[in-house]
Amino acid sequence: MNTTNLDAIPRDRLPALLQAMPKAELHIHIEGSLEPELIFALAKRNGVSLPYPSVEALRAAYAFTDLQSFLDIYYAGASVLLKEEDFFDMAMAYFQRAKADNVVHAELFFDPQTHTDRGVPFATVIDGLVRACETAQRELGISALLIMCFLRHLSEEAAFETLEQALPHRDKFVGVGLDSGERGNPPEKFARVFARCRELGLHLVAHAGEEGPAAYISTALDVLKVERIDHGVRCVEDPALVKRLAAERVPLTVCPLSNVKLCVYGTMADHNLATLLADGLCVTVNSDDPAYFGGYMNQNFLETFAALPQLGPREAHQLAANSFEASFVDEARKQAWRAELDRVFAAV
Ligand code: HPA
Ligand SMILES: [Zn+2]
Repeated sequence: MNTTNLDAIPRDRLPALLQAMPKAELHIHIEGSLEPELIFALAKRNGVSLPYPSVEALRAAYAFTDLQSFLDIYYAGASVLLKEEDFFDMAMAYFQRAKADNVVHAELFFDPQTHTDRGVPFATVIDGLVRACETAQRELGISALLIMCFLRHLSEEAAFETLEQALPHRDKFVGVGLDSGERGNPPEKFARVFARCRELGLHLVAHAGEEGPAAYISTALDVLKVERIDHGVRCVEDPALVKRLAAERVPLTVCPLSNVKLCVYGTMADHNLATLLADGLCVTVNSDDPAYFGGYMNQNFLETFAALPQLGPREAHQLAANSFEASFVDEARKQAWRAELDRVFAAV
């Protein structure tokens, strides 16, 4: 579209535009979409006992002080997932919410070790998720890809074992990522397993620079050779790195509500998303663990734009376009989404 028109769009149209614009979500841990109501329903269905007496008591425990305080509850919540149907139901609930937010494409992280370490077979996890992805495409028109994450607080040997279990299912996921506690678990701890995944032709991403230092972003790029950085907001501590990220258009999958909930920033007004975008980085907006952090995609967009006055219609368009640019799909599909994005903006 003629992007000069973007500045003519009145600011009061912004909330409606943010909601209506098509967008891709590239940083969503599917286990982080488990709402307390579904946790309790699955606990009942599977005869799992929970350390919380009610949905309200569980929700009240969602007062996090840092990443680890969240991860402790997140892994406890995932303990209700036992059967293929559970993984299917969890992912379908996410896709329904994503549809309401005009998400046209989602790349879902899943944490197999969280489940296989409890005795749930790898096939149970991935087959439930794949069936949900196929159903989302067929019934909701949302395309979806799966990215398998290694838990970085565990060993590289454990990651290799997980990769071994995943190989018979190689065609069911498009990439690998690195998540869980970042501090003290630098990307280079997983150099060999990422090199192997690269040989296998998998896409590579990693969480870096959420709680960990900017140096972890550099080693994720240089040692692991990742294509996208998940979070990455602490890049600002290294100005040369910021220049590099902009020059190479390395996507950052930023999660604003997550960052505030996990105290990476005191308030949304302190967030650096607008600055990074103005510096020319390929910033995207994502929900991370929406059931735990106070909102899905549109809530992230709405709260971020409400708190940061530098963000207007031009930036909304750029963020949606960036999400398509950063996705792991072919150019033709990106082109079609961009055309739809332009149609929505032209109709304002
Ligand atoms: O935000 C996160 N950071 C790291 N690991 C995670 N696992 C789920 N969510 C997260
Ligand atoms: Zn994450």
